[in-house]
Amino acid sequence: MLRDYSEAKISQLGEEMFEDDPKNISKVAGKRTALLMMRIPDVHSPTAVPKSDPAESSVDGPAPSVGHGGGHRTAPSPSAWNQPSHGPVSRSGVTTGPSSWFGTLGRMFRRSRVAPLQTRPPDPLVPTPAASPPQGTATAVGEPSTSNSRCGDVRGTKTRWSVCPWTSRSENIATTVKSSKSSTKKWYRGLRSNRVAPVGDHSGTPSRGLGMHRTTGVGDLAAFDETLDNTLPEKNSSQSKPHSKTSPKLNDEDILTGIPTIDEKNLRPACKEPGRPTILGRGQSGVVRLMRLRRPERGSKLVAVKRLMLGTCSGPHPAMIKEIRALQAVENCSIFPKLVGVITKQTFAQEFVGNPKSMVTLSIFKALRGKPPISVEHWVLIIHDVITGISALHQSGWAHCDIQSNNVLLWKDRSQSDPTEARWQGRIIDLGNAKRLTGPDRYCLDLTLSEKAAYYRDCRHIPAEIVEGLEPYGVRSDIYSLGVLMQDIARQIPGMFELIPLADTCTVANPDERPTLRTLLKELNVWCQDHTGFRFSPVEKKWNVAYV
Ligand SMILES: Nc1ncnc2c1ncn2[C@@H]1O[C@H](COP(=O)(O)OP(=O)(O)OP(=O)(O)O)[C@@H](O)[C@H]1O
Repeated sequence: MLRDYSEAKISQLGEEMFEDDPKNISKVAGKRTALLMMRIPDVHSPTAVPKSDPAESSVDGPAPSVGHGGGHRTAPSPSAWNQPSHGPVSRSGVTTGPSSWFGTLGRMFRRSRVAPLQTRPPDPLVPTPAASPPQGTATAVGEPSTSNSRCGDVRGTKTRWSVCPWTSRSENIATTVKSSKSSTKKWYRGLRSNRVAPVGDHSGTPSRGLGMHRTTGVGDLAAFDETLDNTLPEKNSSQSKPHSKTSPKLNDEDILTGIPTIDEKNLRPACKEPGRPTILGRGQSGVVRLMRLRRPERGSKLVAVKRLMLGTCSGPHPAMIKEIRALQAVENCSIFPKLVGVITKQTFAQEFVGNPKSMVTLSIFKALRGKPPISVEHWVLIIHDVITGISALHQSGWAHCDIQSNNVLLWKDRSQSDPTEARWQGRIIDLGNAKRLTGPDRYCLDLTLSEKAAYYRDCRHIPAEIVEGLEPYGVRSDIYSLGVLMQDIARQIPGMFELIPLADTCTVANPDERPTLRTLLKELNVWCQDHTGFRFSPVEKKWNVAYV
């Protein structure tokens, strides 16, 4: 229970700030989840394609985003997207079209930073460049071949900047491309790039990433999907996720039994402004859009529609079926968004977690970076929610396998008469990597050395025993991930520093020494009483949360 009114005021203030801040859109952080998909002998997904990374895919303008330490790149600022594009530029930086004085300066600047080519041994993570240029890729004037350009990021007809991954991470090379379809984007770029894709609020800005923003009008879902598909880069076999190599033959009727369906005629994109559909986020497996579902006699409601981009499939996509099954397994647990229904073979709708007025979602990742201010008590309750949700998932026979700050969304129930009564609540999303605790999902990863290195670098939430292939994903790896999440919160929220030791118990190297979720919840309760003066029990009653 909120102890004083000022706390509630602060919370309310935070809510208002959250609503007003156009930057508070759904993020998607990226490289880490991609790694989860690597070399996993999953039995699903016939073909796969990684998500397009808008942060690197179509940045028009003179300023490249420079990769540092693992290629963690920052999405360009909206002003950069609006920069006029320059003429085609060859690999060596020679402008072959109309140039400008700052283009020349830019080249000088870039040249000064470019490391000599092949000064390093090739990164084993990086596939050898294709012997022939990608289909449709034009050679820049003055260039012998684009296959030598080594950094072909071929989308659109404008000059693209991309980081050359197998020379220097800070080495940026301009390439000229003339095909809008072919792509030499490698799967590893998804691993190294920042997944943050603040598309929703930039839907009106020109040429960026998937081009969702260029969608004009509000058509039906099929037309919308078609538009999306046309703006996506073509699938590249080298981008396939390892787990997609085998695909079971599934009977459509069997797998869809018990799954509600939605007639796409009842769906309309939810737009903040006319003609600008809202994109909630993008992940490794697909795009999530905000749509309005018309319900006969009950008005409409907002739903988050996830469309998988994992290649074509004759029937419902196995990856979608699996995610839906995991969602169904926890349909009685309020910590997970409810499944609303299946729309197409690769598209399904789930409950929207966010602010229905501003159409904005807030993840822990975002909340830890400033706004809105959330009190210690509410943070403890959010952690409580996450523990409760994971516990419910485990009891249903599933492990989440990707618990991290991007996959916990925060929301407030604004429907209550007294807004000060509302509290921030945590909702766990993205069951796309969930695995059953028994059966064929119980296998150990088999990673190469460089893949392991990438895991250690980019997937802090994955414990070493999983990376080393000593244990399969399961209850204890989820507890480790939860510990990392708690560490992140405790380190960044003033007043929660003393929670770090408890979080640390979850991340000990020996999985057997990690606490159970029940123990963790009790310890959290004790900590909460010591540091904030309240226990869960009254809160539990007030907000109807329960021990597990
Ligand atoms: N139910 C929801 N309500 C609101 N936003 C959502 C919802 N589900 C997903 N999102 C937004 O869409 C983004 C991508 O969703 P999700 O993580 O499920 O995709 P993914 O392709 O499985 O991602 P990943 O690469 O992590 O596997 C999320 O980070 C979140 O911002």
